[in-house]
Formats: sequence, C-alpha cells, structure tokens
Amino acid sequence: MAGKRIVSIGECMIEMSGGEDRTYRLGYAGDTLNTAWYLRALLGKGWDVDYVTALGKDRYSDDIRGFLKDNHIGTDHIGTIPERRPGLYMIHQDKGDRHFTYWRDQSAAKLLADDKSALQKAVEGASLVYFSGITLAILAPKARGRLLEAIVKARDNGAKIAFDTNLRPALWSSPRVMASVLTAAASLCDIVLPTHTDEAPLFGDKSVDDTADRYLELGVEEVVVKDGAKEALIATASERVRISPKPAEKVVDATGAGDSFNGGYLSARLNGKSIREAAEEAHRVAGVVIGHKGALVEPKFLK
Ligand SMILES: O=C(O)C(=O)C[C@H](O)[C@H](O)CO
Repeated sequence: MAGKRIVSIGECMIEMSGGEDRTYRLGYAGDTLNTAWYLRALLGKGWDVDYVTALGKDRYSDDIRGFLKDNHIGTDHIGTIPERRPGLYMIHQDKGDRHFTYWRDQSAAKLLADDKSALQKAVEGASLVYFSGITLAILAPKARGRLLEAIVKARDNGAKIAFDTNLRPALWSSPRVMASVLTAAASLCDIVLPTHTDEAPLFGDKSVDDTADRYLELGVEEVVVKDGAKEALIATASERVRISPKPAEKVVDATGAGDSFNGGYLSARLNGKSIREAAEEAHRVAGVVIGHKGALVEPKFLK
C-alpha cells in the first residue's frame, strides 16, 4: 500500500434535515463525503483524508470548502466550475424510514470528472480510494469512463479501492444501465460494500449470501453486505462472518447509516483490525449516527 492517504470521490450537497414545523437545519452531506467524514473522525492523526468533487464560486460552495477545511478534510483537489452551484437535498421521515428529494440536475459535482489529468493527480499516492454508485450515477457516460480509468491507475499504483454500490434508481436512466455500470465498476474494486435490501430486487438476490457471492465471483476480495438492522455479512474467498448490531437506543434519522457503517468498517481495517472487529466497529458507529438528525454527526459523539 502507498502512504496513509484516503481519497473519497463524489458529490457534497446542501442538506436540509429536520423539517418539523417547517423548520430545517442546513448541513452539508453526500454519501462519499459522509464516509470521508467518519474516516476522518475515526482514523488517527497519521492519516490524510481528501475529498474530490467539484463546486462553484457561490457562497455555499465557499462555505462547503471552509467546512471541510475546518474539519481537516483536504480540499486541494476540488475542482471549480464557476457557472455551477452545489446540489441540494431535503430529508423527510415517513413510515420509519428516511426519504430524499433532490435538486441536483445542474450541480457542479456532475462535472467532477471532466478534467482527466486533475482526476489522475487527485488519486496519486492514495492508499485507499473510495467512491460509490451515486458518484457514477451523477456523471455522463464518458466522465464515468474517465473516473474508472483514474481509479484503475491508482489501483495499479498500489491503492486499495473501496466501493459502495449505493443504489439510487432516481439518478439512473434505467435499472438495466444501473445494474450493468455498478457491476462493471465493482469488478475493478478490492472492497465492495452493498446493501442487501436495495440490491435484492434489482439482481434477484434471495439472501445476503447471494449478494456476497455475486461480488466475490467478479473477483472482489472483501464483500461487506449491510442489511439495515439485521446482521451484516462480511465475505472473502476463505471466510464468512456475520455480525448483528446492538439494538438501537433511538432512531431519529437513518440518513448516513450505511455511509457511517462504511467509515467505521474501513477505518478499522486500515488500522489492522480483523473483518469481525471492523464490522463490530461499523455497527457501533452507525448506531450512533441514526440517533441524530442529518448525515454528519459531530466526532465527539462517536467516542
Ligand atoms: O442520496 C444521496 O445522493 C446522498 O448522498 C444523500 C445522503 O447523504 C446519503 O444518501 C446518505 O446515505
């Protein structure tokens, strides 16, 4: 593995959470940023965590840059698209689950992979590159190709590649395109972190083992199958470990549960923990996050 540097790639949006009495809290979030945030909070000082995206020149783009810097997340490889702004999403709770409404069709982040050399530079020297199905969903087909090319290059240079398929049907032109792009991307990765309940209807998986097998057959080394409040399955070619979460004290907002699970899991693995220990840490972190509104929970609550 190269140095102690993590690069997470994707879209950070303006997040409106809460909404009771039509009162919202403004935050900044997006699946890959959320995982970067938890990696930053959980890894020691010896690690650099960089976020790669594109923002505009408006006050919210500037505020996002400041917010990331204040929280020790690197911004040096964030591109600037002057005529674009960040996307926005609102969270609402319904029937015990969180739902998102997006305003992101024209966001700056959709152009994050337009500059091929900047992208390749951004992942240089990374020990871990992290991206998601949402990162791919927001890009035009050619830009997806550029992103995957940069990722393959980073892998050839010693980076581990971690990928959460993070299905968001609303962001894709069709379920068929979503399934084929996600499968192709997963085949380039070392660690894949899917969510069984999201994947089952698309791929016909009957169990978490089916979900794991599908990715192992593609050549993925470590598959981390999340299944909400049920046990997670961590599968490699030689081992299968099932870990249940502790019952949640309170569920306020499940936004970011999977992303924080990934942050907990990957930080533990990067610190040399076993897959079992990593899954326990992942459940612990996600258990804290669902007790708070919005995707990002202050590091002090994670101790
Ligand atoms: O849905 C998205 O695109 C987001 O990134 C919003 C949320 O922060 C994320 O989905 C939570 O997992």
